[in-house]
Amino acid sequence: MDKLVIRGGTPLKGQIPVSGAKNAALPLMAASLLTDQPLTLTNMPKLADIRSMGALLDQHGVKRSTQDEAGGGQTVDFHAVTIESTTAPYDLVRKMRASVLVLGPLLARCGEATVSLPGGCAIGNRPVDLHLKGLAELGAEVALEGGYVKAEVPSGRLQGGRVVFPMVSVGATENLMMAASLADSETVLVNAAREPEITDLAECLIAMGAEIEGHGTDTIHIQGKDRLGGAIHKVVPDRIETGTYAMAAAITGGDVELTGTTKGLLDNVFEILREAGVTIEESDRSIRVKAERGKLRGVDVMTEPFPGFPTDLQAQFMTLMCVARGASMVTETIFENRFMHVPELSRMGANINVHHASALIRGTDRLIGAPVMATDLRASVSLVLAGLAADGVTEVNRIYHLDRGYERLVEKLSACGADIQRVAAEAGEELTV
Ligand SMILES: CC(=O)N[C@H]1[C@@H](OP(=O)(O)OP(=O)(O)OC[C@H]2O[C@@H](n3ccc(=O)[nH]c3=O)[C@H](O)[C@@H]2O)O[C@H](CO)[C@@H](O)[C@@H]1O
Ligand SMILES: C=C(OP(=O)(O)O)C(=O)O
Repeated sequence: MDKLVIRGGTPLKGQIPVSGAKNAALPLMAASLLTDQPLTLTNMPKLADIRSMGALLDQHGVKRSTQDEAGGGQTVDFHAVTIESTTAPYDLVRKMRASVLVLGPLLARCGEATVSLPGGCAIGNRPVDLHLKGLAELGAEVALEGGYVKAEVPSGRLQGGRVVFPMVSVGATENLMMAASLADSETVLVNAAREPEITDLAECLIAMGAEIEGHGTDTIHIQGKDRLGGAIHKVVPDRIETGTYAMAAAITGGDVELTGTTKGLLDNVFEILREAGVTIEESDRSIRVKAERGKLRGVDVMTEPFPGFPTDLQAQFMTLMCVARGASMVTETIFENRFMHVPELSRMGANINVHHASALIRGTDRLIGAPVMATDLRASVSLVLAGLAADGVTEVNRIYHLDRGYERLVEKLSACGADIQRVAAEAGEELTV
């Protein structure tokens, strides 16, 4: 298994291009199942999760062709002329939870779908009950058999309805929005998620001929259509990658310009970073992030659905707080097990106490390099940030998690002066830390 070897202490300086958002690209790919016309997605990130979703769509019968783009991303054409299989098998679904997003589109287009339950994952239990309940409210009959969701529409077509989500779910909002786009009559989603990735999906569906209003607010109205057509759509920039590199610049006392990203995606996060002593200048072209080592201040944060502080930046922010002056409290409200970076950060000299859903961090002057291991995507990148700031050498193991969500991570950080290398397991074994 590959690992990253980081010699910390160098302030990051330079430009980092931000890729298209994984969490927007995955539902957009699932939307290709809604039409027999081609859907072209540009600014697609090159990531393991995108390949996993591609493999799932392949077996549903979606034809794909890919061209590289100048900036490093890719343009992918998806064409689902006929749906060859309405089953999403366990072997493909278990690799990535977002696979469950094929359920709504398959059911809406074919009147039936059999999708493996994704199972729990490192950050929490993550049930899909809200997806299933919402689809049932649109007329689907849903049963669980042998680890699979078996759903069908007895009348042949989903009926519009009013779906009130008891809690905010990004994935359930996306599944329902796609399904409702082909339903008979109007659907209203109440207490819907407001994430920019929802807005991006809604805009793509509208370009495909869907009638949607209210996306970006907590009430979305969808007027179902008999059919949707093709479209060309550019994937929104990755706000989590943007925030991650902003914090990488801050923790190293660097000065980095983030390009290819958009103003306004991270208002809440930037407000908190400014409070912590980070300088952020947003222009129409780019976002510049500067900080001075030793000048960061502790700030409390609680994760919340958008526009609140994103859970996907919680681990990175906690790492930043490890080297801030004073204490800070980080509270995780979205996932029940998203503090797995804590013991690893502690191995690097961080002072963190966890009590239920809150972590109390007392800032220290410096972190010290160590071999570390993480069990999910954002925990892994938080350890990379710690390694960039630490004295000495940090080895980050199990980096396949990073390949799920960070395109060309080593290349992007190295271009800003970071001493970071990806080492194949055998070669790495002789490195001593
Ligand atoms: C591919 C993708 O976009 N992933 C993101 C998406 O995940 P995902 O769409 O899975 O996250 P949700 O917004 O659905 O989950 C939010 C909370 O609701 C719970 N829940 C969700 C659905 C359900 O049917 N029942 C239920 O109880 C979850 O366990 C969790 O506690 O949003 C999360 C919250 O911003 C992010 O961390 C993930 O990076
Ligand atoms: C939790 C994440 O992704 P997923 O929902 O695909 O597991 C993430 O992107 O941080």
